[in-house]
Amino acid sequence: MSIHLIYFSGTGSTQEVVRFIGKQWDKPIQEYDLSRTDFSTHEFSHEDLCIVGVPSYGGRVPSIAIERLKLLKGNQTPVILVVTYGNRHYDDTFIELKDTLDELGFICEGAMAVVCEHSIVHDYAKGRPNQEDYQHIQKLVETLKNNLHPIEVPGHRPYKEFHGGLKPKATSQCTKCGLCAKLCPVEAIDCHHLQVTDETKCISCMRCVSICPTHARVCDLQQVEVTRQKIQKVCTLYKQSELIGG
Ligand SMILES: Cc1cc2nc3c(=O)[nH]c(=O)nc-3n(C[C@H](O)[C@H](O)[C@H](O)COP(=O)(O)O)c2cc1C
Repeated sequence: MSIHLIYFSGTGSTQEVVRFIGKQWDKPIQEYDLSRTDFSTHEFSHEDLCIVGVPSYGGRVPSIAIERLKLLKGNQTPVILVVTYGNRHYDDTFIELKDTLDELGFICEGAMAVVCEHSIVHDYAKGRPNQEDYQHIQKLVETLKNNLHPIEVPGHRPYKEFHGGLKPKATSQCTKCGLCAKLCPVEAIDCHHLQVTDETKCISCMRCVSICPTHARVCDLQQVEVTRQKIQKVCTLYKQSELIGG
């Protein structure tokens, strides 16, 4: 049996968490990065185990992740869902992800919600998952490994609406190195006009903000502050990563 890690990760938390979870099986691992623009088709057998990880964006699966997941085909392939979120809530992310994978021939046999530092409002869940979280996640994975079976997951249909988030802009610190254009999951930054972000393409994943070597891509600070205040109450309550469904 091989473990197949399939993930979308704007700023790296989901990738790190999914890799940690995958390692707990001690089996050969293959990775498929849904944030790559050259993501292509793959087919899996019922003997494979897939671990699909996404961050929650507005309580939904990032739309580009859904689009690229549709290039996959399962054959009664067991799948574990991993949703990372910034300590607010995951709302309909699990049900949207499961509905999508069901359609593609996968069988959802486990699910886990993992609290990670909020990739827009970094004060929330700062530094998480930390060492303590990883010890907890390791225990959750042990439970999951011994108990894989078809599950239902929480959420509502129709899914919560998400109309997009903050769009980062370039500042005068930009050295025109082009890394942001190269790594943008949706080609929203033109490599010949690095100062300009195509806001119709940008999915607010914060990849460009997190990877810029000179910290030249930033969100409007006032808008971040508005978001921070809007979700403050729910985000400052301590939450633990958890197994989902039954
Ligand atoms: C556009 C956007 C929307 C987000 N929406 C939510 C949300 O609805 N609930 C929540 O708890 N966290 C939310 N977050 C925080 C991310 O889900 C969280 O930081 C996640 O771990 C980021 O994963 P990544 O590092 O793999 O991109 C959002 C982040 C972004 C960029």
